Amino acid sequence: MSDSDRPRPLPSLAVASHKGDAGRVTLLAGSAGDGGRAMPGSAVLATRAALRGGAGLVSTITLDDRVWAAIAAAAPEALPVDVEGGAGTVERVAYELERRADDRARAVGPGLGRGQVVRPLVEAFLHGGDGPLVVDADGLNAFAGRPQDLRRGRGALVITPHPGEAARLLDARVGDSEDARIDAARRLADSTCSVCVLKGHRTVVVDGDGVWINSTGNPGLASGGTGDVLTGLLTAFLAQVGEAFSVGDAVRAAVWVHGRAADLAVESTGVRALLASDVVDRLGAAERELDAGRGA
Ligand SMILES: NC(=O)C1=CN([C@@H]2O[C@H](COP(=O)(O)OP(=O)(O)OC[C@H]3O[C@@H](n4cnc5c(N)ncnc54)[C@H](OP(=O)(O)O)[C@@H]3O)[C@@H](O)[C@H]2O)[C@@H](O)CC1
Ligand SMILES: Nc1ncnc2c1ncn2[C@@H]1O[C@H](COP(=O)(O)OP(=O)(O)O)[C@@H](O)[C@H]1O
Repeated sequence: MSDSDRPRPLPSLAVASHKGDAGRVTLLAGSAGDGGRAMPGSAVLATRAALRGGAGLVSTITLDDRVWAAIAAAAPEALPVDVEGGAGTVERVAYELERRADDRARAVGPGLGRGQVVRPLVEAFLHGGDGPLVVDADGLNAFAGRPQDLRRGRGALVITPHPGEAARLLDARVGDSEDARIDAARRLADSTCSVCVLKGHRTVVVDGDGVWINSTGNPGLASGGTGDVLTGLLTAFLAQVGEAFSVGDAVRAAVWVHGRAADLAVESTGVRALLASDVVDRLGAAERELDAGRGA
């Protein structure tokens, strides 16, 4: 695949679809419930992006009342699932995952902080289901220097490090050149048996099909929260994986749409003023452009 390739569009929904057909997804973001700093914004942005990505039902597990309240206020279409933090958090989260056996995709990581509980929380997601799973941000930091521990027994894994997170995983700086970025993404994809999305200008995606370089996006994306948007969108697209739409297809589509939404947004905001929320608001328009590829 060359870097100018536009990703394959998502399958269209049948006219008689119901919300179950569009896919149920579960996210864990915003706090690890360990008394650390809560980051409600990361959970709100990921949740709103998953909704804009077309997931039929978005459940966001929250381990802090402030995160629950922020989602309830900012994303009334979502289902925030209040789970008590503190001792026993991991078991309670594992129980919530077990109850959601019909999830089509899941994500864990944004805004969880650097506490000790983060790694077992991610492990509950790694081993608690067989649908595609996205691990991002602090979910990756919890495996610093040990990327191989992210391997799953069953179910596809997608990891979405920015270069700082990739460097922590690999315990080695990631160079700025395209070759160095491709090499780092390849090493991470190999050691974790995942599809690796190495973010930044010209995001690199490595999967079994090879290397794909994204052509959309602009420096306005270099601002807080835009990675959380990608995580939510990607999870929603992974819920659409089927016979004619692979995990790699979903990843490339999400990365392309995310960047394209930012390109559309800066037409009115300008690059400097771009906010992650503006990207969420343009996801629909960018998805329509991708859909145009199948004449939808
Ligand atoms: N609204 C919210 O709630 C938000 C919540 N958020 C949550 O905050 C948590 C911390 O996440 P974070 O990404 O801000 O911090 P961190 O992981 O320390 O990474 C920065 C380090 O990496 C390095 N680095 C090198 N290259 C880089 C690159 N291209 N892009 C980025 N970084 C690059 C960089 O090195 P530098 O170049 O600055 O020396 C620096 O040392 C996490 O849970 C996240 O989900 C955020 O999403 C924001 C909005
Ligand atoms: N200069 C750039 N050009 C294109 N895309 C960019 C640029 N800088 C950042 N991005 C994109 O913005 C997002 C930033 O994600 P991340 O670093 O995880 O931010 P955050 O942690 O604040 O959410 C990624 O999707 C990345 O590819």
